[in-house]
Amino acid sequence: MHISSLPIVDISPFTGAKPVSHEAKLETARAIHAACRDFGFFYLKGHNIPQDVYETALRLGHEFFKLEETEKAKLGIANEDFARGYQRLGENVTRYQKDWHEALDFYKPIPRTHPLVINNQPLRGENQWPTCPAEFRPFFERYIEYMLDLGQKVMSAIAMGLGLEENFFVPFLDESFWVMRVIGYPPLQSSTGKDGIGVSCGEHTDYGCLTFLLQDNIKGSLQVQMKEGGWINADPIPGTYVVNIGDMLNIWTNNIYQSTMHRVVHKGDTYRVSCPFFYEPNFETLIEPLPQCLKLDPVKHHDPVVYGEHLLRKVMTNFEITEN
Ligand SMILES: O=C(O)CCC(=O)C(=O)O
Ligand SMILES: [Fe+2]
Repeated sequence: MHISSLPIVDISPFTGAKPVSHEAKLETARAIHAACRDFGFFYLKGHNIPQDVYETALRLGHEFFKLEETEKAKLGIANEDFARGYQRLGENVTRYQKDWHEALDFYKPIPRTHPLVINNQPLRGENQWPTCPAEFRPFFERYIEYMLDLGQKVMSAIAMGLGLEENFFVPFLDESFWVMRVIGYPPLQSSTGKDGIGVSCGEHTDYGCLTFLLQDNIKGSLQVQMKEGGWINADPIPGTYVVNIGDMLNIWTNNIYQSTMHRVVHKGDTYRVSCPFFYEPNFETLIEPLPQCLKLDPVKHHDPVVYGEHLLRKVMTNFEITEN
């Protein structure tokens, strides 16, 4: 069977203001289960994020990346924890190849007075916010609240789809160690394959639970690997998010859901901005195959892992630290 596009899931029974029937929720849960099992990727509609909100996120990304390099470099990741802040073109590395993008990365902030920060624990710290555009910080702080709420709702649907109680995942996610990236992609040129430069973002799976991706309205850049091995484009559908599952849901479900390989190959002549929001477990959550998911296949395919440790291992291999 040739599949040319990803399924669309309507999450409105979980996001609407009015109460809906259990049956309506179950219908969404079944659709999400099939999408996670067969693709690991889907389009999400009915998310209730206002249009002006998701459009503003991408616009502010464009405005920031247009600043002078010296301005952007003031937020360099070396100022903080080598994770939070600005990464210039080629600083991010996937599979030993430089990714051809620049980015601003944010994580759940931990106040500087917190013992974990005082004791220099990795990945704990505060974010580096641009002061220009001035609305960047207040806007994205609100955006993060929207996404945390949506993440929790989609996880309720996933819980029901797996035959679990609706709030099953809440204790593992209620202090979500979320990550948000605002990414800028200049078009790939003949530089690909030279000086260790790979593609715009090399093929990878995401590390955590669920990724909610906003992207400019450009076709052909985001590519997703199908179970049969071929690649398809996850072109934007206006008004939807592209959602994919990460490694932690892969472990929880003992491979019933698999985190799917994807990559960005952005050619053409426009500058592309995307904004993935990673809805993740709490830093300390121990993730292991769930008993309910071992009923079909009792062989455990994964060892237990603490989410924050998995994240740290991934982040440490992401950067080629070079002298400025
Ligand atoms: O920019 C995109 O479309 C995807 C980026 C991505 O896969 C990531 O940051 O994990
Ligand atoms: Fe990704």
